[in-house]
This record gives sequence, structure tokens and C-alpha cells, in this order.
Amino acid sequence: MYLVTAEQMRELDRRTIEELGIPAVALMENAGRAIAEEVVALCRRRGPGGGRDRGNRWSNGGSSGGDGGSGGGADGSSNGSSNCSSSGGNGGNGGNGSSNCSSSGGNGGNGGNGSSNCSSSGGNGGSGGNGSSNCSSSGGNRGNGGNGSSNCSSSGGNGGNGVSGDAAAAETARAHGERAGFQVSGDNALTLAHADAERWFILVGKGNNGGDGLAAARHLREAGIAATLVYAVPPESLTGVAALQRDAAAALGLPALQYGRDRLDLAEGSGIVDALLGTGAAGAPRGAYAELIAAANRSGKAIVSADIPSGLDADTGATHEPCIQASVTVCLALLKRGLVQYPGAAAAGRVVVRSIGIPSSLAGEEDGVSAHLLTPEVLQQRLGVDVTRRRSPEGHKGTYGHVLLAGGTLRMSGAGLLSARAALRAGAGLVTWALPQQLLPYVAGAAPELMLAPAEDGGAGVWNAATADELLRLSGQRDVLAIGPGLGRFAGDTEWLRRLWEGTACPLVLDADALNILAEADYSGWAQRKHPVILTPHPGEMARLAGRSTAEVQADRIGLALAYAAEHQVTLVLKGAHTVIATSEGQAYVNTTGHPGMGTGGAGDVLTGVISGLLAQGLNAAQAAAFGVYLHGEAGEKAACERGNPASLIAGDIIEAL
Ligand SMILES: NC(=O)C1=CN([C@@H]2O[C@H](COP(=O)(O)OP(=O)(O)OC[C@H]3O[C@@H](n4cnc5c(N)ncnc54)[C@H](O)[C@@H]3O)[C@@H](O)[C@H]2O)[C@@H](O)CC1
Ligand SMILES: [K+]
Repeated sequence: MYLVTAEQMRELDRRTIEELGIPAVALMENAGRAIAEEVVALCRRRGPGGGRDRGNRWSNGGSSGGDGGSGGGADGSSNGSSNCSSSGGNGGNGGNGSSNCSSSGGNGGNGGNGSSNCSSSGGNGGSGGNGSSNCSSSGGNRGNGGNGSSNCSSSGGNGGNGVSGDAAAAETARAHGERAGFQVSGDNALTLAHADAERWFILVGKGNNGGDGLAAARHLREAGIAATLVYAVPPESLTGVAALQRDAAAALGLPALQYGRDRLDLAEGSGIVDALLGTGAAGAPRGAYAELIAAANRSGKAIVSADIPSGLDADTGATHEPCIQASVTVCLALLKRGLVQYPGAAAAGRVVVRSIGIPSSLAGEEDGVSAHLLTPEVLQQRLGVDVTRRRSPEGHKGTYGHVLLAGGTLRMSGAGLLSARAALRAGAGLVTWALPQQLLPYVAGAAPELMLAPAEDGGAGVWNAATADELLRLSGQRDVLAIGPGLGRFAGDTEWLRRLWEGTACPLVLDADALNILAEADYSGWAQRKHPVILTPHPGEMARLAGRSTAEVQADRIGLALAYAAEHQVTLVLKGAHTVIATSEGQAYVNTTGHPGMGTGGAGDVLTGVISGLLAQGLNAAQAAAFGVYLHGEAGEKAACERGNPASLIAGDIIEAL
């Protein structure tokens, strides 16, 4: 899924209109229809008179009925005990009884009655059956678990239907077309049983975002939902296609208010469509816009934003004061960068990307479109990663590469150990942990699968500059060198790192203090490496590398990561919620797997190990960085789920969940 800036979106709009001849008003009509459908979907989810519905999910197309979770409460909830998580796709419907659904990239299945456990990666999870079922899917569509006990899994293809008992009878009846005959169905996406209980305010700005809201209002009326227009500016000031929409709404007799002139109490409605500001906004909302945004947030009503929450910087994810706090953002045509970076990602709520007639293939032709949401599809199709992590039937430990990790000191031995163990769990055939000699008696046997290479430390348990010789020698027979977890600083460390940078003929992964050494060195003068370098900074380390403040780094993570990776010809992994991976060729990937529970010491060391383990298996730098971040986040989600309470998650749990 592409991630675009406002400027790139404008160019794609222009090309669609001018080169393909699709009228702007047609695009706006599609946008309005999509927004209305998502309002109806939200009304369905929360039931009559429901309150706010804030979640944070990503989904593409689909719309009503396709979103995770249905039934009484928030998304993904079910009757009884259930636990649903979704990344990249739609979470499934939690079933009755105990169900546990997770989805990555695809649609999570429906948890069945009784106990079911469904997970899906890349494909659509099936329906858990009644009784006990356990389903998992990778890459394909899963089948339906039947009644009784069933256990189904599918990889790459479509799982069959494990149907039995009553479910089988029902299926047969459907297949035989019982109730054949004349049937008519309505416009389901705009059908709402309790439409007459809904009253929505549509906040309309002066530009095309306002035009989208006006089109949505007509479609909502078509669905039987009362829609009242609230103009931020005098309606006469609208121009172009937005003015056409204004006139159509007026001709239909839609009630309209003007902010500042007419009495308005947003709390009297059941929801709000925010169509004040879109990708044409500049700076913090001013005047009536700012006042309407603040009033909408105060109202406590569900807010559906058109394209982006008004007040959000569409490119960076920075939020101005004030900024709409949306329940749902209906992002039009292509995902805007600002919706996947915090704090914008939080302000947007659930993000649904809806097609409006701008071909996404145009984005592929644009030289400037360089950012993508990291989904299983992007991993497989764009990056060419085998996400199944298949092992060859003829494989042996030598097939899967050998990692050399340099890290750990007496006081920070755990960082090295975590990293080395994670490299093994990522699938590396062999891992050698080079460590100061003094540590040996303490860590020997801590992970029997590891090989240990003690480096002469003069009895101090810390690294020293003379160890470079031994590391250079060892790296000659290894496939990747990872440096940094628990490394510490020492006299001559800059020259030490320079020797390893210039003298090793394998990919390098640098983390923690290796990054701090790099930040103090002017490494642009170091000899150019033939083999790739992956840097894995957290925002503080990134700030030191880039000579900026941490706040500046966080203000535009995608932009900064892209610029740094291109300038220094490295693959950069800028960690934090929604980690950004930027390649030296100018591509960025934004990851959305992960869990707040992963904010714990050692989680970064685990990531370094995972990326190194993947590199050792022959993945290239972009593949290893992107897939490593994705897997690390997914393992964190799983571990948090297994712990019961995410606050209890520790880094070792992430390794065990890999
Ligand atoms: N261009 C197209 O063909 C399409 C555009 N679409 C919609 O149009 C939006 C972009 O429309 P526009 O470019 O007209 O821009 P916007 O509708 O985002 O807003 C621009 C207007 O808002 C005002 N404004 C800007 N910054 C402000 C601030 N800080 N405080 C107060 N007022 C401010 C200005 O008067 C300006 O005219 C998209 O986000 C999307 O919703 C969709 O209808 C699809 C097609
Ligand atoms: K908006």
C-alpha cells in the first residue's frame, strides 16, 4: 500500500482528471459515497444511539461489514472472553465463548462458538466453528472450522471447509440454491436498520474536502440518516466542484447552518463528519475552523474524518492545535503519510482507505512515491520476501548462515545474550557471540545453542580497541557482523569501529553504542563499503546521528529517515511506534505490527538479533530490515497476548514468541 504526501496526491488527482479525463466531480462523488458508507458501517457497529467508537486499525477498500468485530461493544469484542488483534487487515469477529483472533495483513476469521483460536497472515482467516477449533492461515484464505473439534491450517492456498454436522447441512442447502427464484436486494452498504435514530452534523470547509462532506451528506440522506450541514464559511464562498455539491445539497433541501451565524449544539447529534480541511490545509486551523474542531472534540460524539483529521499535517503526522480526534478516517484514494505516523496515527482512529477512481497504478509510475505501508503483500511482492520462512528439506545449519555478534560487557551482558538468542530464533544456522573474556564464566551455558568467542579484555570485562584484530579474523568466516548491544564505550572506539567498517567483507548491523560511536565520527570520510550497512537507531540515537533534537526527528520520521539513508548510503531502521525502514535507494516502509508492551529494556537488542539472523540467511539489507521489524512486532503482539497483561512483557518473551 502506497504512502503519499499531499503534493504527490495532488499530482495523482491532476493526472486522473487531465490525462484520463475523469471529471473531478466524479471523484468527489465517489469520495462522498465512501464516507457515507463508512458512517453507516460505524452506526451498525455501535448500534442505536452509541457513543464514540475509537480504534486504530488499517484497512483497505471493503468498507461496511468488512471491519473487525461486530456485536455489542468495541471492535473485536465478543461475548465471553476474546482477544483480537489486527495488523494491516481487518480483525475478525470474536465469537461466543472464548476466542482469540489475530490478523496480519488479511482479514481475521470469525471466532466461533465455544473455544476457537484463529490467526491469519496475509490471507483471510476462516470462521472458527462451534466447539473447539484452532485455525491459522498464512498467505491464503482459511477454511471454516466445523462443529466439534477441528484444527485447520493453510499456507499459500485456500484452506478447505472443515464442515460437519449442522454447518454442513446449511452449506449444502446454500450450494443447491434453495430459495432460488426472484430475489431483489437493496444498496446494502447504505442500509441501516435504525437510520431514523441517527442525526449527523457535516462540518463543511471551503475547499474540496468540504465538497466531499457535501456529497457524503446526500448519500447519508439516501440511507435515511438525517444530515445537517454546518458551513465553516459562508456557503457562497465555495467554488468549483465544491460549489456544485453545495448547490446539489441545497436543491435537495438538506438543512444547513453557518457557523457563527446560526445556533449550533453538536451534542444534539449522534455523530459528526469532519470535512473541514484536507490535503490543501496549510498550518494550524484558523478562525471558525479551529472553533469547530474544538467543539467537535468536546461534543463526545463519534467523528468520521474525510481524508485526514482536520488539523493534521498530512505529510508528517504532526498534529496542530486543535486537531480532530476521529473515530474513523476515510482516507481517499491513497494512504497519506501523516496517517501512519504518531501523533497523527492516534488522531485518525481507525483508518479506512477507499478507492475513488484514481488508479493506484499511477502511483507506481510516480518517481516521487517512495513510501509504503509494510504489509505481508508488500513484503512478498515488492520486497520479494518469503514470509513463510520455509526451510529446505535438504538444509543443514550451514545452509542458514552464521552470525557474529560483538557486544555485552560485565554490566550489560544481557543485551548481548538477548541479541544472540534472537538471531538464533530468527533462523540463523549458527551464532557466535564475541564478548569480553571476563564475561565467559557468567554466561557460559546461558544459551547452550550459542558459540562464544571471548575477546582479550585485560580482566576488566569491557571492550578495548585491540579486539578489532580478533573480530576481523572471526568475521572472515561469518555471514554478518552485528555490533552494539551492550557494547559500551571505550578508549579508541572510533578507530576500532572504523577498522571493522572498512575491513569486513560481510553485511554490518550497528546498534546502541556502535551508533553513538558513529554519531561522533565523521564517517563520510571512511572507505566506502562493498557490503551493506544497517543502522537501527531509536529516536535519541537518530537525533545524535543526524545532529538534530529528538523532537525534530519525531516531527517527520519518514522524511528524515529517507534523507539520511540516501545521503549516507545505509539502510536505516528508525525505531519507535510504527518503525520506519528507509533504504539507500530511496524507499521507505512503515511498519504497524507491534505492541505498546514492547517498550521494555532489551526489545531493541532482540530486533538487532532478528535482523542479523535474517541477513545471515541470505536476505538482502532491505528485506532483512523490513521483515525483521515486521516479525519482531508480530512476536511482540503475540507475547503481549500470551502474558495476559502487556505491562508484564519483557524482551525475552519476544524471542520466545518468534
Ligand atoms: N483534487 C481532487 O480532485 C480531489 C480532492 N479531494 C478532496 O479534496 C481535498 C483537498 O482539497 P483542497 O485542495 O481544496 O483543500 P482543502 O479542502 O483541504 O482546504 C483548502 C481550503 O481550506 C482553507 N484553509 C487552508 N488552510 C487553512 C487553515 N490552516 N485554517 C483555515 N482554513 C484553511 C483555504 O481557504 C483553502 O481554500 C482532499 O483532502 C480530499 O478530501 C477529493 O474530493 C477527491 C478529488
Ligand atoms: K477532514
